[in-house]
Amino acid sequence: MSKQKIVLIGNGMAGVRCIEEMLKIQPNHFEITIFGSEPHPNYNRILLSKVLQGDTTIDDITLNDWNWYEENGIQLYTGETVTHIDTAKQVVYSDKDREVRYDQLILATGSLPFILPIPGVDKEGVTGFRDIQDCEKMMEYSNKYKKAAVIGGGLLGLEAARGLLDLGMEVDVIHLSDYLMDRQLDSAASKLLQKELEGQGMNFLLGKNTQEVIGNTHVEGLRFSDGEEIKADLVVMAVGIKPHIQLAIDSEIPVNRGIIVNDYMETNIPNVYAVGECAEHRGVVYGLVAPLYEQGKVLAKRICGIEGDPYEGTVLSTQLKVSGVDVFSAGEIFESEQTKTIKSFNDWEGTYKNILIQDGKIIGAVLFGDTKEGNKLLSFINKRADVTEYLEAEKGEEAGASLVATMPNEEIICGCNGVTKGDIVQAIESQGLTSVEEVKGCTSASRSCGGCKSLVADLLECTLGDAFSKSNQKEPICSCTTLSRDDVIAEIREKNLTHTREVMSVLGWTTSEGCSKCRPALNYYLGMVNPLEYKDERESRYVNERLHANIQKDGTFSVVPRMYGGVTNPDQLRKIADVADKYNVPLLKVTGGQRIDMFGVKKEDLPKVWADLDMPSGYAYGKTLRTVKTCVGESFCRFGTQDSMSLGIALEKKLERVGTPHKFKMAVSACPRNCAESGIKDLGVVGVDGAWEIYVGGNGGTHLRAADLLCKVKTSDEVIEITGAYFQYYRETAVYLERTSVWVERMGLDSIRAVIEDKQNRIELNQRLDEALSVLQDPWKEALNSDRILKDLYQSVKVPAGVK
Ligand SMILES: Cc1cc2nc3c(=O)[nH]c(=O)nc-3n(C[C@H](O)[C@H](O)[C@H](O)COP(=O)(O)OP(=O)(O)OC[C@H]3O[C@@H](n4cnc5c(N)ncnc54)[C@H](O)[C@@H]3O)c2cc1C
Ligand SMILES: NC(=O)c1ccc[n+]([C@@H]2O[C@H](COP(=O)([O-])OP(=O)(O)OC[C@H]3O[C@@H](n4cnc5c(N)ncnc54)[C@H](O)[C@@H]3O)[C@@H](O)[C@H]2O)c1
Ligand code: SF4
Ligand code: FES
Repeated sequence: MSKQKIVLIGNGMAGVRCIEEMLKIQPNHFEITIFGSEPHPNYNRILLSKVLQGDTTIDDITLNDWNWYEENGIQLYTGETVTHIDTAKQVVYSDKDREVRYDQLILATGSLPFILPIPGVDKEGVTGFRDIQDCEKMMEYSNKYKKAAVIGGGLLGLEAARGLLDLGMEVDVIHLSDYLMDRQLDSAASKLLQKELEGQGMNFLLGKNTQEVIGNTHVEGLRFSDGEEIKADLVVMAVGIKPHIQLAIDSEIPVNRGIIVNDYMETNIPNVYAVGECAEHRGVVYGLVAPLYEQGKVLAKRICGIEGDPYEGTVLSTQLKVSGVDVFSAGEIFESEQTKTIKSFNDWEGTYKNILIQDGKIIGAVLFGDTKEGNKLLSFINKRADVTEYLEAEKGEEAGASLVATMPNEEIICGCNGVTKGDIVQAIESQGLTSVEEVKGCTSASRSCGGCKSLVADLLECTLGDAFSKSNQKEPICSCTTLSRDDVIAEIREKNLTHTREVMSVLGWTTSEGCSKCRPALNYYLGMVNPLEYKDERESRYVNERLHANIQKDGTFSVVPRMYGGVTNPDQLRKIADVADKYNVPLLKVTGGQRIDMFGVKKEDLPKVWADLDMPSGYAYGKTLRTVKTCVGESFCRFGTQDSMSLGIALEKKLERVGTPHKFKMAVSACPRNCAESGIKDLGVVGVDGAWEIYVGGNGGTHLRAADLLCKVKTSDEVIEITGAYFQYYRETAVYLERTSVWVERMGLDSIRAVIEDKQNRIELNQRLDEALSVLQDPWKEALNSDRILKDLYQSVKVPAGVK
């Protein structure tokens, strides 16, 4: 029997999910062609917010890579747009003059960002936030410009604003209403959200109507209807979306706001269907993936000729993806004369809950600050549960039962993918799954926004009991492989692999070159496993590490020489001052790690600056020990009983240069007043009466974490020995790019302590560390001594005679 010809227009989340569902039902039944205007394979659009916020990379958000299309015999045309459909002849035509005949046609053309129809929107520097190109544009602008304005304080606008702040821009959010996320939150939650985001650095202009984008060819600012103006170098429009339906209109497929479909996603043209944001079902056009995936499932069954339930619409729930802010909303959110509420507000903890009830049934909910209950409430809303059922469930939790344990099997765990507790438990039990990644592979739970990952982990724990270990979760190191960090390291050791390319080829990477996530990680793992023989692959490193200086937004570099323990002397200061004068360094800044940062150095001047300074590199750019901050201690301070500076200097001299999974910061304070801030460092030492306390896993950055007490010892030698062992244990067991604050939580402080407490372990860890340290030299000196490095990286810089 000849295969049915399926054409999908739109290589996005909804359409491709529908194809996946079809392939699950009838794997060898179709000849599939997919057209996508974007030049990429299908990717997770939702995670663009996380890319902008620096939590993931574009390489890592691919949902189905090129191989997937090939393996499933799908003909994919990317960067190609369908321009016309002849529904009588059943043929589609593309902008590359291609004609493809279909038996069944799926339209999944998604949406376009809504661009306000005001003067000046065509100026350079105005963008929507919809695809990879928009995301890259914003990242590029953040390198050149300072001020961003985001129009629209909805989900998209706030996620974009958070990303732009993370990229170092100043951000104004302009919103039409007086309340942020006015479509998803009540006024109380909205005000709490505003306060929280203001604390993160966002500036809000509420109740503002933008009238014009001002500037010449490039945007310079915005003018509002009240006459006020603000400055902006980048304007992001996030005021909603409009279904992408021009193709349907041109091809005479009936539309209203979207392409009109019935409960089986059929248009009224034979063999033509629509799913996703371009479709209008019972008068509703959806803009979140959960309903689109439900639609895809219904349509897949229809095309496969299987009797299935109709699509009857979806109760929407949303969650904002901004770190440090938990907001959830579902169903009806506005109170009326017919509604009653269960409301609670905890000012101290910053939590708010408002559950809306009508005729004794739960119809909507808004949560702020603590959203753990979100999915449970969504299930109650979906089935219009009686409020007494909710109150009973709450009592169970108060009695100590875990949230997932008390959930009924039909409760949704993953809202995006419609996966219930029962589905996941069944998959865990029948297929022996032990990790969140495996559950994701089998059930799709956590495959979209990732907001349900912790619930999936809880469910694994509750189903497997002691057999489940949170610290043993296997995540592939990137989308080029299914192997986890542990698998890869075990294979490197067992097969004696020595190059990144060799690892990729022997371990069956799906890409021959790897990606920006796995290349630096493999380079680190190979060096860690075999420090004496491995030759560091410079090209696998991030740009700052390749050039041994931090690139700045204007393309110049910053140079930070080492100042052990934050201690300096007139000779060093004189040299820095002379170099700053000679190379016109525009800014000298004392860093938080107690040394001096020279900003604005041109790339070609870097080697000359290093030569003139003749000081070791401070590795301010590296995944390695950065600084050991010290307090003045017993030398001068009247409270100090120990020599914090000498200990800090000794630690810095011992550990400098060797690579770690992520940057590593230390501090030594000579008394509990803690002037060197030892409590927020990767490893911090605090002097107490006749002893030193060692704290670990602290972090003073975005995710603030107080360090935990690892142990208390008597002498500085013991501190050095324990620190060496701890440092090496982190090197050997952490995932590349995992800060110690995350590592400590993943491994568990007790298990780390058990390793470090063992004397033999400490000796062996320090021996392996010493081995790794033995082959390292100062990278600035190394560059100055190599004509090839100077030529390749710094464009044949002439270094003054006599400095090599
Ligand atoms: C930054 C961001 C964050 C988001 N976060 C969330 C979230 O947390 N949770 C959530 O549920 N939703 C979120 N969304 C919304 C979610 O991404 C969309 O609902 C979903 O991607 C829509 O899927 P779709 O397949 O209908 O459309 P799309 O994913 O837009 O795919 C449509 C594709 O069709 C292509 N196309 C259009 N016309 C043609 C043509 N004529 N020929 C060929 N190709 C064509 C387009 O180029 C596009 O690639 C977010 C969206 C964005 C932009
Ligand atoms: N976390 C998530 O679930 C998430 C994240 C990002 C995007 N999305 C989806 O992407 C789509 C687009 O998101 P969105 O936030 O643009 O849409 P939206 O419709 O949810 O919000 C747009 C906001 O812009 C405001 N607005 C309208 N006109 C304005 C004007 N002239 N000036 C200032 N503000 C104005 C509206 O009041 C509204 O709150 C939606 O479907 C959304 O659900 C979801
Ligand atoms: S931490 Fe204690 S010893 Fe060190 S400077 Fe502060 S007060 Fe003095
Ligand atoms: S809730 Fe979004 S992936 Fe599960």
